[in-house]
Amino acid sequence: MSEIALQTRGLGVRYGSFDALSEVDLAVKRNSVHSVIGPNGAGKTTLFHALTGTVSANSGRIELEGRDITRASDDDRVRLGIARSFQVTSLFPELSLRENLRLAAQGRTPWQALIPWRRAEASTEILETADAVIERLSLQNVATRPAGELSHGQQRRLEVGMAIAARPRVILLDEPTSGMGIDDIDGMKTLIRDLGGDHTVLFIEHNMGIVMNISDTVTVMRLGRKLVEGPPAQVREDPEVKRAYLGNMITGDIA
Ligand SMILES: Nc1ncnc2c1ncn2[C@@H]1O[C@H](COP(=O)(O)OP(=O)(O)OP(=O)(O)O)[C@@H](O)[C@H]1O
Repeated sequence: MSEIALQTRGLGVRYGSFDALSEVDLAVKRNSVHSVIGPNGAGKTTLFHALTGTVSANSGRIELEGRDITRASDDDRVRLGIARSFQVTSLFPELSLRENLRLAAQGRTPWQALIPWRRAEASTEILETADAVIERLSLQNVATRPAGELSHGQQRRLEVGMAIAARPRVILLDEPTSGMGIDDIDGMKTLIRDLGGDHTVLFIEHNMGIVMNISDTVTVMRLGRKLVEGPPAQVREDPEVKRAYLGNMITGDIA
């Protein structure tokens, strides 16, 4: 099996006559943390939309574990294993954190819920998955609390947990730390870094400290094109990258 989980080749997306993405070659290694950075309007969100099937590619290819998914619908891509982090608004606020995760875990195997004689077995497996995710999120102490009563930081971690519970091949996180306070940022940073051990995570992030600290690979975009891709230390020193940020310091420790 190739070590690349998700790959694009020559990917292009147009909005009318505007090229929002051009010739993007991206290679996301299995079980790694891969970040996408770039100034406003660089095409990061459009890239995510193209990967999840929210917008169609006008040129190029997208491959998941070597399989061409360029023309697959967004629903099919979820089934094939691309998970985009849920938004806080898609959590069920009345249900406990554990129940939310149980539903997310069930989403991947709806047939199990429909077959009566498999129900007990399926629910044990699903509960085990939910509990493993709770541990991973370090939210054991609030597992039975309604999702709507969790703190903002806990809800954001639960969003990531909902994606993990579906046991995807690749997890896409769109600015997972935006709007967070410093304590919550630390929790999210630890969670994402830890996920990279056995999950493939692709995330858009503006916080350079996090990007430089927890990424195995960084892709820098500008004006719809990939500028540079490589490990944090290499990217940070790249003259093109420094120019793209127009003198804005790319700060942050490198782990
Ligand atoms: N639906 C659309 N129709 C036309 N142009 C669009 C559309 N969505 C985005 N764009 C344009 O495409 C370009 C890339 O936008 P995109 O949102 O992908 O950038 P981004 O890197 O995610 O930016 P930010 O960091 O500000 O979120 C921008 O110039 C934007 O104005």
